[in-house]
Amino acid sequence: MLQQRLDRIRNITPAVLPSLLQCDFGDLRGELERLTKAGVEGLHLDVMDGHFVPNLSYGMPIVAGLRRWTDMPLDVHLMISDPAAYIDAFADAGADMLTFHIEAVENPLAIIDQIHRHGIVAGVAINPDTPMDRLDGCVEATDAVLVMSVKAGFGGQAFRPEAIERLKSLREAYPDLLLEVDGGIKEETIGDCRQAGCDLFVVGSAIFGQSDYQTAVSRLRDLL
Ligand SMILES: O=C(CO)[C@H](O)[C@H](O)COP(=O)(O)O
Repeated sequence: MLQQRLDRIRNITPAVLPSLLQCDFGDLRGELERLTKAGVEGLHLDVMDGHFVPNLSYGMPIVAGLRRWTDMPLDVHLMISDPAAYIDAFADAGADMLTFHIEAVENPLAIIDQIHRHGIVAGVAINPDTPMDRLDGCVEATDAVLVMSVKAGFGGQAFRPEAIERLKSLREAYPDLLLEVDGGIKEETIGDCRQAGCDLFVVGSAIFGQSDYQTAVSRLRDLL
């Protein structure tokens, strides 16, 4: 199952993943239909607990609800203080990829193992101010690294250009690692991230701030 999910995600790369943080939660089905029509091939779901980050978003019921209406890969970004306590529940809800923050855990290898036991793709996220050596010893065990190009917590922040060097150095050291970037990704920044070797591009405002998702998504994809 893990290999199938990993292959499926690899097969859609390079991919624009809309971040469901700034969407219309009063019309989630409509948003899903509009994104599907726009040619989106995967969704990024931002889970925030009001503790690891000073913002609250949503949890398992939204993941499970989306799972009922789409078979697109669901990439769940856990911006929460205690990922180990919720991984089993997000697996049951239908996540295909579960990404936790390196800053939130003491034993990343145990969390990666917990995710893999569910046959789910594992990702490790790192905030811009966290030294890269915090990832030492776990990159070999994980399937993906999510390089945050803003401090996790809110949409609509400015892209932090140091993310480019982080992507490049990870790509050079780990040619097969899935690389994802999140924060401030738009027409002006997506091309540089692709050139740095990134595979998955999380996009909030540059899709949900636009009236026509199809045009927004295809302009971003043209730059990949
Ligand atoms: O994880 C996130 C914030 O923590 C969001 O995915 C991200 O900020 C996307 O929004 P935008 O593209 O507007 O920056």
